[in-house]
Amino acid sequence: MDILHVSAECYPVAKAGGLGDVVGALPKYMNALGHTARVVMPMYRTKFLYTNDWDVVHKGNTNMGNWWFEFTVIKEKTDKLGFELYLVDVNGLLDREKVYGYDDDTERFTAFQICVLDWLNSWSQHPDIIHVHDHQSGLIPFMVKHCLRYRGLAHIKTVLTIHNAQYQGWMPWARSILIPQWDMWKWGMLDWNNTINPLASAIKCADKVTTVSPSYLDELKYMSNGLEALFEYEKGKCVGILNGIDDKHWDPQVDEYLEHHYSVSDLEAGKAKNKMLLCDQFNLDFDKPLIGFIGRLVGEKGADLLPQVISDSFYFIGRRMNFLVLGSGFPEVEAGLAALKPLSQYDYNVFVGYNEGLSHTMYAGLDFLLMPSRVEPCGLNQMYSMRYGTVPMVRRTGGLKDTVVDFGEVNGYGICYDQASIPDITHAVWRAAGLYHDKEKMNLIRKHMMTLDFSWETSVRHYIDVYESL
Ligand SMILES: Nc1ncnc2c1ncn2[C@@H]1O[C@H](COP(=O)(O)OP(=O)(O)O[C@H]2O[C@H](CO)[C@@H](O)[C@H](O)[C@H]2O)[C@@H](O)[C@H]1O
Repeated sequence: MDILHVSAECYPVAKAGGLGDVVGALPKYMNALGHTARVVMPMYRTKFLYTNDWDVVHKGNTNMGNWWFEFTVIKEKTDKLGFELYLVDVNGLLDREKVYGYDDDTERFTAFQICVLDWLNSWSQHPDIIHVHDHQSGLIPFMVKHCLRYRGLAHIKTVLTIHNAQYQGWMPWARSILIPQWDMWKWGMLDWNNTINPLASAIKCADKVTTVSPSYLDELKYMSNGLEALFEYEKGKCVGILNGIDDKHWDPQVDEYLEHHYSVSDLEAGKAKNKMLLCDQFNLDFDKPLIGFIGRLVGEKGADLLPQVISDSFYFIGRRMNFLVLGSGFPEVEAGLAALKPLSQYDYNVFVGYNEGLSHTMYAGLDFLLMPSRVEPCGLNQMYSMRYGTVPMVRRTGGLKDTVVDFGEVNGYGICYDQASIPDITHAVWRAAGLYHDKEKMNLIRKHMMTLDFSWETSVRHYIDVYESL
């Protein structure tokens, strides 16, 4: 099979969250099975761009509404990522430092999708599947089916993977002029609640829709930021496939970000060395359990609850544990976490920002990883933490429910709770503090987790089944 992934992120080229991790790994594992999977994404101004060599493979002229522009497609010369990587350059529009967060993101990602399809128009042999990810490439299934200038691509099957249905890329109908000329009577395939909704459009137009865990697919039918009825209606073509992790990259024995490597056989000593690094850097107490949080500081992740959970834990449970938070997001959450810093008694710290290296040291050095998510389509952090012998403390939702079993259950290994509420999370902190002091149990759990299989090998076969069904 010949598959073209279209995505806004791909690790290590550009990553803002879990989408980057998945698109950076999945194609590699598809190729290992003998398929040809490629990735095309916007050309941002990232380190990867400047430190690698590129060939120009296409130059084109196109238009978005009444704006005519030139674009270039470049390819990384060596295929070092395990797949062919293509970047679309639109001068001044895509070549920015960040992936998202600009006022003209609608124009940026619409232009990107137009360029991808214009470029595909020039291919002599088309891919079997165009696999789009989230709303930033969500107009493509509509465009290949209904835009006049892409008629030659209409036979290509399209698959949408939803990594996060909270963000849908809404654009007012006044912007419909951005989309290349299309059959007007198909307007309903773009619309949801009187707005152009690229994610809803992709759900309607793609031949298959996947979500990144089976439980998330169930949840979307009653909680999907306005798309509940659509998920119910389209359920026949939807399938939940649990993400894997790139266990060659996320491996505490070889992780390039770790100063101290370790495996199942020396995990206690290895984790202790990494914990010591964190405790030195962040003024924490090595003898107490270290509970961490890594991620976007937004409501979806339950990050707004963290300041109160931390204060309540110290107040009700006692200063029996450390907390270390890494993340950035809502200013009020960042401020709430920063406000706790002066109150630390060598048991709390926060790093506001994005730091890939620190996140790896945390997966290795933490004792527990807290994930009080309100919504978690799959969640990669809990799988990374388990691979590094760190006990996840998760709310039972979406992919967290599918991957973590409470240590109180048969063969369990994590700490689970039902509500993203301060009492439930604080209770989980209390359980973690207790578990930490049962050294024997703690080590058994760590060993068990490190041998669990969350690799892509299994998940990737489910994707191939989806393609083959088309
Ligand atoms: N401040 C920071 N510094 C360093 N690293 C940071 C960081 N903040 C986050 N990260 C990293 O970003 C990734 C986050 O992955 P998630 O799956 O938790 O989140 P996200 O919500 O972005 O992804 C969405 O897509 C993925 C992929 O499908 C789903 O798993 C998920 O549920 C869904 O919400 C991890 O690799 C994590 O270590």
